[in-house]
Amino acid sequence: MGVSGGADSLALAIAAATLPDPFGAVIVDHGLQPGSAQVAQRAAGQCRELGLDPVLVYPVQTAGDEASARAARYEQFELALSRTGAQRMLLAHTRDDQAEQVLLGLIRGSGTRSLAGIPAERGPYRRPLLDLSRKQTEEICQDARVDYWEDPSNSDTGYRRNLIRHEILPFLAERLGGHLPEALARTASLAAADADALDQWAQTAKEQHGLNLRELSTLPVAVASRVLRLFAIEAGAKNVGHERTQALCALAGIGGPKSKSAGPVQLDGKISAFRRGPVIVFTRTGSTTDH
Ligand SMILES: Nc1ncnc2c1ncn2[C@@H]1O[C@H](COP(=O)(O)OP(=O)(O)OP(=O)(O)O)[C@@H](O)[C@H]1O
Repeated sequence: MGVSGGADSLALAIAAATLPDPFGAVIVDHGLQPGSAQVAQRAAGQCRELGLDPVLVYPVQTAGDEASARAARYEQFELALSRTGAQRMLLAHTRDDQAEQVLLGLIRGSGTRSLAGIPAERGPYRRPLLDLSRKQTEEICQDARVDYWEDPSNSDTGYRRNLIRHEILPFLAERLGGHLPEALARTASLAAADADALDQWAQTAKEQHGLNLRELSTLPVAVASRVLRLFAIEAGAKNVGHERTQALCALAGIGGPKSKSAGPVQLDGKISAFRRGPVIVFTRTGSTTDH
């Protein structure tokens, strides 16, 4: 499991230590704050005391921002999986993390996949604490007399997530009452079910219809646009977000009239899309992939 030394991951370590299966821990030291090596060693000591084995501490060098720290962390998780031969990596995201993720998605104007938030299962990652609140994880640590670390960057409201965590969610909860994290987490699980169904439908439609525009135009826009995106990614395109998917839809005449121009729509990864008669064609510099 991934342990940061915070209440959430130590609560998960406490729970895992009671299970018959052996669990190991990996602690990534991002080196972002002075004293981070001591924080990592302290968490490692706590994991060993709980009986986790092996306990690995991986120091990494990052560019200093949240995104590169995250990328480095997941790289180390992959390394730990391959070195130990473990099949799964448990992470201790809570319902509060989920609520923040959904609100961040709403602020960006995201669709269902993004509103689905943090997945409980994806690849080797499992997140068994998504139904617990952060406060409950703190109580588990207190009951077990395990001191947890409070990340000082977590109270820096300069980060968008922390602004949501420390100001916006408490403000909304106080003004609107109700159970806001629970409500947002429910939105995530409803959106996840819808997004899974649409992705499945798009996969089937891709196999059935290919890139035939006449057939694609008979599908709901939510499905046809996913089919285009799947083909673009298959052709090697990267970062096919909302704006690029919209451009592909205009090229294909999905959800509106066909664009006057037959292309190219340029995509990251040196991929261009063209409309050629009844189909869309993706080309990479120097080669052509017709579908
Ligand atoms: N430095 C770390 N070393 C090992 N595991 C970590 C570390 N930081 C976070 N984790 C794992 O990830 C979980 C979520 O941590 P946190 O909420 O800080 O990450 P996040 O940035 O919100 O999520 P994401 O995984 O999407 O980056 C923790 O409960 C823990 O299991």
